Formats: sequence, structure tokens, C-alpha cells
Amino acid sequence: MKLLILDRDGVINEDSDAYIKTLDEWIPIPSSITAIARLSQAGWTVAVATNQSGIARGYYDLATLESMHARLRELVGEQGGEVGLIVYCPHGPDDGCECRKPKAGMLRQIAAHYGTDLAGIWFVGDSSGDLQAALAVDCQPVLVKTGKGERTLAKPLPPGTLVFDDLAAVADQLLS
Ligand SMILES: O=P(O)(O)OC[C@@H](O)[C@H]1O[C@@H](OP(=O)(O)O)[C@@H](O)[C@@H](O)[C@@H]1O
Ligand SMILES: [Mg+2]
Ligand SMILES: [Zn+2]
Repeated sequence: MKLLILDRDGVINEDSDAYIKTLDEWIPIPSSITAIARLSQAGWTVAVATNQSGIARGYYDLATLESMHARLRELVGEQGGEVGLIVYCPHGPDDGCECRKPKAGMLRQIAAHYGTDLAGIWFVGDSSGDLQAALAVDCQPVLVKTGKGERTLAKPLPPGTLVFDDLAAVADQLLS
């Protein structure tokens, strides 16, 4: 199965140290939207695994989060593509859940949903927690330089991590 798993903030849309709290603050990276559309039109299933501790912190509610994901699906749909399963962790760092990255619960949830193994599946993120989650389930860690990617790149990366400028470059590689 051609499955690609994406982190959201910093990969699909701009990130902010102040969290993405409203639909207006959810600013898509145009080339990432196009990349998702291109990949899905080429037969790839594009799923999303995103930490959303802003829910636990009370910065925004589930309806607001879902409005961002509806907007994502709308934008990709306008370019003829589609977004697969979007999984989010609404918990805070101290909640001890199994889904918050760097734990791999969301990746396992996506694999179960599609009935596929995770080994070698590319997981594209901008933070070290994304890369650690990938390693925990034998996914291929992929770092993009958008969002917090440059900060992440300034620290040692897990061996074997692939690095690309942005999601568009990841799509170019997968579609080449
Ligand atoms: O990159 P993904 O997983 O899609 O989402 C990250 C967001 O949930 C937020 O995660 C927070 O980390 P803490 O949850 O406070 O550790 C901060 O890094 C925020 O800047 C960021 O917007
Ligand atoms: Mg991110
Ligand atoms: Zn969680």
C-alpha cells in the first residue's frame, strides 16, 4: 500500500509557538496542499498524525480543530486530491496517553485503520518527536525544513533520517 503519513503543523500548514488556535491561524503551505493532491491522484493514501495539546490546554475546542481539518480536505479536494485518515492527540504532555508523539500510538492507529504494516512507511515531520515516533514503529523518519524543521535540523538526527526542504520535495521524490 502506498501510504504516506504526515505531521500537520509545520508540514501541511505553518506552525506557531503560540499554537494554531483558530481557523484563521491555520495557514496552509500552498506547495504542501498541492503535494498532497498530487500524491493522492497518483494513488497514494495520505494520512495525518498530529499532536494537539492545545485542546488539553484549553486554547481551542474540538469543533475548531475539526474546522481546520475540513478546510484542509476542502483545499486538497479543490485540486483533485483527497486526504485520508486524520488522527490527533488531544492530550497534554503530562496526561500519560499512548497517542502523543514521540509515542507511536497514532501511527499504530493509522496502520490498523488501513490494515497495513508500518515498516518502512515514510512519516514526514518537522519536530524531533515526529522522528522518534517514526523510529518506534520502524517507519522511515523524514524531516522537512518547514515549521520547526530548521530547529530540529540543528540537533543530531536519528540515523537514517531523510531530509527534504518541504513536503513538495518529498512528493517529487516519491513521484519520481
Ligand atoms: O506538529 P503537530 O504534531 O501537527 O502539532 C504541533 C502543535 O500541536 C503544537 O505543539 C506544541 O508542542 P507541545 O504539545 O506543547 O509539546 C508546540 O510545538 C506548538 O508550537 C505546536 O503548534
Ligand atoms: Mg509539526
Ligand atoms: Zn494522546
